[in-house]
Amino acid sequence: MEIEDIFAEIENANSAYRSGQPIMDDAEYDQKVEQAREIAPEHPFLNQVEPEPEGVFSGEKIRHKTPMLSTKKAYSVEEVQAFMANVIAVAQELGIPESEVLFKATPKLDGLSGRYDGAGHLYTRGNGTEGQDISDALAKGLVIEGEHTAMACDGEIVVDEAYFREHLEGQTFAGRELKHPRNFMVGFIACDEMGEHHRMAAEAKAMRFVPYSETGKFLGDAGFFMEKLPEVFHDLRYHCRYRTDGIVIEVTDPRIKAHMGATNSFHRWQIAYKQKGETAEVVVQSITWQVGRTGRVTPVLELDPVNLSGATIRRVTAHNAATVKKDKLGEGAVIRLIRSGEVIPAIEAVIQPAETIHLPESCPCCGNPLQWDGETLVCDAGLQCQDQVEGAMEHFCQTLEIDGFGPKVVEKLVSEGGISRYSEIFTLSAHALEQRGISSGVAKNLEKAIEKRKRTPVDDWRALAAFGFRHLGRGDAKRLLRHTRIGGMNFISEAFIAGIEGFGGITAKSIYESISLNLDEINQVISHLHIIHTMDQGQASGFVPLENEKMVFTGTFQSADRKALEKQAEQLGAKIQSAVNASTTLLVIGDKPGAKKTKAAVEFGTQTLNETAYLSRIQPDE
Ligand SMILES: NC(=O)c1ccc[n+]([C@@H]2O[C@H](COP(=O)([O-])OP(=O)(O)OC[C@H]3O[C@@H](n4cnc5c(N)ncnc54)[C@H](O)[C@@H]3O)[C@@H](O)[C@H]2O)c1
Ligand SMILES: [Zn+2]
Repeated sequence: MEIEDIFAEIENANSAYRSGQPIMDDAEYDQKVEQAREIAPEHPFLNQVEPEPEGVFSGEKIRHKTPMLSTKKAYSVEEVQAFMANVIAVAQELGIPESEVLFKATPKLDGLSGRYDGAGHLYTRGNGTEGQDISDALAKGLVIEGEHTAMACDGEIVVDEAYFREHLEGQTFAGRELKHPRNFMVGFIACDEMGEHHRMAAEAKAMRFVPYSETGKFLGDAGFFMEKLPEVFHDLRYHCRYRTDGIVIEVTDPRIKAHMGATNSFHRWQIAYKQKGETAEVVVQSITWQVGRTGRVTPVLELDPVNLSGATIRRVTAHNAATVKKDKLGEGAVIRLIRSGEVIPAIEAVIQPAETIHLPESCPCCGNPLQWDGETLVCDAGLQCQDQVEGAMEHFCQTLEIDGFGPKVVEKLVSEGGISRYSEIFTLSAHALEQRGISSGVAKNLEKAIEKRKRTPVDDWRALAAFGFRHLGRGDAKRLLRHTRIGGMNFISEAFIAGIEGFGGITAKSIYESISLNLDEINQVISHLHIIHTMDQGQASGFVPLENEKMVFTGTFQSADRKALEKQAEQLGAKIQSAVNASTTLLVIGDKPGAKKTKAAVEFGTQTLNETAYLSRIQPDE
């Protein structure tokens, strides 16, 4: 991989993470960052506060009076010791004796950083220098913890862990299983209209802004911490009401702090201490082979249950059949598991191999003989293999953000309901769903989710990636759709794809074959969707119909939610305002418009358009 590709991957993961939709786990992310740091320590991404991406929060941008920084990380006691030694050296330069140098340790809350101004305003960290106004979260029910609501302070926006465990963990929102409270919190802060689950959490006072001064703490000198670090670590983290990913240690003396200062990304007087992971040795009971949506057959080791950093682990993936063969995994093998924080456990080492190993010869789902593809066994029965159909359907709904189509629902629809094509999903009414064995309450919600998908604009690359073709994930779908419209798939050739930077000959062939085989289905699916075309956006096509417009939308609209229309307008070059003022250039008027806005438009002589006129204005001439 080229260095820029590595950073593109990291930046992409960072944006996803800060939008509340992470695409990799933290340990994997941290590992990639540390690897990148070895190759290119001077890279700008590594020397800044990891930014929140544009478009997640809608509040106004503000410049922070003092920067809000990230933390430098230490993964071992030695690194903490080196940090303290450095602080003490600075103290001595300043004439402060070592015995007077105190450190404070607090739990490192794993949420969203925020800054409160002591007067009702709350801001995000943003890129460290500029944040966004999220004060409306307080009106939504975000509680400020502690007595000091009249004081300016930095803190973390978090969800009460007990509430999260009981009411939210593992539920599906926006097509994704909710695994981390942070993702729920980002949704809560970012939404314009609260969902039922947001409202309930707010009512239970589970959504909180916790000033760092309000958490538990330990105070002591370097000697104390060097002796007690493991206990301090354990105590702060396990007695905290919120999820944590380490502890933060800082020197308390303001003179030392001022002298040490900060880099672009962290304060030199502070360090975060994290642990890499807890390990345990465990015996393998058996192997289950699971068939995924692409036909890959993955071995999952069933284990004697073991407790690892607070969770009971019963299974772990062994990646592929070649690993099973090479590492001799099977009944009776002893392996060492590792799990850091809340991350999925992984095999760290094989302590004792199994006496015999067994690889399946036929598909555990459909019985088709298995083939080797590199290190993996695959079932090539495609849509004849039920597990593959179910996996593909789930992936389709998840990628298109159609809520509620989890494994259980999909299994019913495929095995009992006879659904085998993606496009059939869009034709399902609540009644039709009930006839296929779905309970009436669930069916109603599914119908709503389907209708919402049809009504709300969706990026073309999301629609294409939903098909789950090999070599055509989200990034590559986007790359392809910069050069063609999704409705024009009938006309592309293998050579056309190969001519696009980033696709080689083999990839082009594979993509071309998948697309030609599924042309009908692709066209069927997009006929149900309201597509936003990548080609129409910004520089790619040069078509920026709303460049320099300062726009306001008012009322309700037929073609899509107001929010979606605003987002689309932004992508087409407009700046969206919340009220009409002298600078506004365009007001789009839907049903039941706001009287204040229309009146202001008359006053300022602002141009107005109704929905139809507006839609034709943004249509590219073809
Ligand atoms: N999974 C992913 O794809 C992905 C992507 C990006 C980042 N991440 C995670 O985020 C980390 C980096 O993010 P970051 O820079 O926002 O955070 P960080 O882990 O470097 O920590 C800095 C932040 O900790 C917070 N904090 C919590 N408790 C604190 C306390 N008691 N005192 C002071 N500050 C406290 C502050 O908000 C501060 O901004 C990575 O190490 C990674 O684990 C994951
Ligand atoms: Zn099969």
